[in-house]
Amino acid sequence: MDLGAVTNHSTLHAKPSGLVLQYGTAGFRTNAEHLDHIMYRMGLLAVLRSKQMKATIGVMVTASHNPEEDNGVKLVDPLGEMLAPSWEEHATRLANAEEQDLQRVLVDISESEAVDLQQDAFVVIGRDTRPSSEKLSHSVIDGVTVLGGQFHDYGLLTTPQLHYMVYCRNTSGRYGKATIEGYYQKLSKAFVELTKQASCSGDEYRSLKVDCANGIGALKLKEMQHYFSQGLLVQLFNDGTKGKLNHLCGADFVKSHQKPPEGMEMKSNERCCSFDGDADRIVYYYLDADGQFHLIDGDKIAALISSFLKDLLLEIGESLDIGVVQTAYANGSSTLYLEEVMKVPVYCTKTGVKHLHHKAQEFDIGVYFEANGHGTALFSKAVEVKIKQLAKELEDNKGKAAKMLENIIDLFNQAAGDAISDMLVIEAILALKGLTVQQWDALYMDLPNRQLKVKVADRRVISTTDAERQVVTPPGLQEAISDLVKKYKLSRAFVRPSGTEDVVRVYAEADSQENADSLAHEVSLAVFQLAGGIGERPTPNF
Ligand SMILES: CC(=O)N[C@H]1[C@@H](OP(=O)(O)O)O[C@H](CO)[C@@H](O)[C@@H]1O
Ligand SMILES: [Mg+2]
Repeated sequence: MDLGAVTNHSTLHAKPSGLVLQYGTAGFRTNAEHLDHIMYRMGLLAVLRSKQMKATIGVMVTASHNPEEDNGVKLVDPLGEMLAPSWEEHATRLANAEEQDLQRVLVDISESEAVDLQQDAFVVIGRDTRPSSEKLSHSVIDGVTVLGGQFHDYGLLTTPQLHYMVYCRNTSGRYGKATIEGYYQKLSKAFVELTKQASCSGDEYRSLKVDCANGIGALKLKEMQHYFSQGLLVQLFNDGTKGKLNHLCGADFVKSHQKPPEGMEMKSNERCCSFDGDADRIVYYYLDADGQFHLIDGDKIAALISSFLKDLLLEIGESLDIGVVQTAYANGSSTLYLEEVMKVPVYCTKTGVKHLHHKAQEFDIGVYFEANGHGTALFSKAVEVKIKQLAKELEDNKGKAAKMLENIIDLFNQAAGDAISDMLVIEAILALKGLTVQQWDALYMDLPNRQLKVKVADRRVISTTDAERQVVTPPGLQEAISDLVKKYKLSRAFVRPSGTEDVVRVYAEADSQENADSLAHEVSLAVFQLAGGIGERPTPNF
């Protein structure tokens, strides 16, 4: 490995002076103009990680739901999961090293992680549709090749497709073929099999409107739709031909503004959904007969999926251990419904899919979703083998249920939350159960809630515990929040520093929208006063 070349080459990818970035909840993210050196360095780091793990590592160039001018990068570990936390620290250190220190930092990382430098390295790269992504992905490739790593550039991919490719490559193709056709075929085959079993295949279940956030999801759905068109017709909006990425559309916009995206023609009671900019999140919604908007978020998706899986297991006669994993942002009604009505255990982790994914791996079947629509279901290897066996052995209704489960397992992306895969799972379940979007929505009523952001001088002054539901520092803030919460009914509130934006996030829910709004505003003021707010004091106008 020629470390000298690293420094010579790094001058081509100069670090802007004074810029300090951190590997956050979803890698590095900032304005695309400041990211060239980060991409190069993440190429270098991916090679070290690949050598250490003796496996293929993924690098995805995307900034998901951020504005089009931003970009970002994250590394994908061998089984398609997010990068291990100790390597996130290496990533931050490498990203912020001065050019003359790069070699030393690389040597330090290699030594502390016992990286065998003689080992081969292989890195796969994917990128979203941002104008800056292509050039930035070439900088990643520069980093990979300067350390002698081999690579495959998949070009345009959704984030979960890159996770899938990494997983396939590191499981010798047992999970699926590591090609875009392999992905389309695996998912579509499972979906078409499932929908064939649906007795109600009326038109209502066959068509869906999809807002693609003007992002990569549109390209990939266009390529894929003929593979599954037997079971579902999709009508694409915000497909990137006119609008700007994530601008007034996409899953993040719909979830946070609780209103329909621009550019979508909605008729009452039609099922619609939105992807985010890199197609790893999905939310559903519809307009009722009075034209009122109803959002069906990640929590209700988790409820639909876990109730379907539970029913199938009951039919097959297998008692497997199902767990649902949420974050503090999960609506209180969803947690109550899952625990009290469905009788499934619910666990809360810190924000960020790596935490949810990790927890979900503890169960035979782990369903995890963030309220914003990022999630999937994980099945243990033993369960997968058992269900395949039962699908062959069992007959009649039990056999049918086992085959459904076998196909559902294939339909879920086991590496990461995936808008396309989740969309097909949801569509299959609705068709199989004969549920309309309104019936699905009626599983439970969301508690009114409000999310706000507060700007502070240094958001790191806020530290939390209990899966981010309680503040530890600064002193007095938790007491203030607890006192405010007591003023309202069915209320809950918490604050945490964001891992992707320079803000403190505030969440509140209560018995009415007015009360949720007031509580969120009062908590924002407490944060502003006790955690060093900057700029204007929060106002109650949202
Ligand atoms: C409240 C919220 O939606 N937070 C999002 C957001 O994280 P923050 O750490 O809250 O900025 O971006 C993450 C990455 O996309 C996503 O996993 C998470 O759910
Ligand atoms: Mg995303």
